[in-house]
Amino acid sequence: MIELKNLTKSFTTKTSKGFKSEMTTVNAVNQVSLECRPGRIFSLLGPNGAGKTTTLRIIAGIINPSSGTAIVDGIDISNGNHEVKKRIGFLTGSTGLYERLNPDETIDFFGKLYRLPEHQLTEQKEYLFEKLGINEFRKKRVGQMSTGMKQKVSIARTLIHDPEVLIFDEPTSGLDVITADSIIDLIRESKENNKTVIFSSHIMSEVDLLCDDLAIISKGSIIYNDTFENFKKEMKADNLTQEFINRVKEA
Ligand SMILES: Nc1ncnc2c1ncn2[C@@H]1O[C@H](COP(=O)(O)OP(=O)(O)OP(=O)(O)O)[C@@H](O)[C@H]1O
Repeated sequence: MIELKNLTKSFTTKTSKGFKSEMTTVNAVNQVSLECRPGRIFSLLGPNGAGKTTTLRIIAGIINPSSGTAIVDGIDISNGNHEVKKRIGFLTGSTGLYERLNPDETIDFFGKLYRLPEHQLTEQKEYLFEKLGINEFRKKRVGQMSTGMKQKVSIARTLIHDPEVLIFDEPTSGLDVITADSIIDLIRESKENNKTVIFSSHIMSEVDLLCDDLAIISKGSIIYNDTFENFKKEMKADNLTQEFINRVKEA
């Protein structure tokens, strides 16, 4: 379960104007409240720069909110970031892999970091390698792998400790449809295993395949938050992408 209440995150940056510089404050996330429940897939949909990654990074305990609360799997992230990290799997574009290791060595390394017992590590690794089609390149060095192969290994790394809460930041970004499909399949299976899943996207077709609950975020604020079923029922445009565009423009 993930519960966010009035979450706000401001960033202050220095901008140059001619010879002068001034400080500008942006509310990347503004009073965001939402709830993601176990056994359901929550999509956080929004255009570029809307605040999706910032929201997910707060949930994952990577950055602290300026105000508001985030409770993840029963733990207030402001009190126990470390505890939360064991219970979540966070996939982002910058999920790190070591170029010199192969997938086998990579997953063993991260499994040991989580102090997984040997048999549990082997069982979960074999399950993920099979599901994601990693077996055929499990001995190839990460440095010699394609973007899609690396993304698969990053996902295996994210899920090796079988976390209760899965946070995916644009999980299929840059992947071909076949690779994307195996990842979508794995996300669906996590839902069936009663995990709490939140993923960000700006691709409506992906949301259509996975989503149970939907929030649309624009300029840091939530402009829609309901079940995907209700979103489709209330739709005025003749397709989902156009409905998303209209809602963002009208907000
Ligand atoms: N570390 C930072 N310092 C300053 N501004 C930041 C920082 N991180 C994010 N921002 C700003 O916060 C806003 C939201 O960014 P965020 O990355 O959360 O958007 P996003 O919805 O994930 O976008 P995209 O779809 O392009 O990845 C943007 O205006 C961005 O420039």
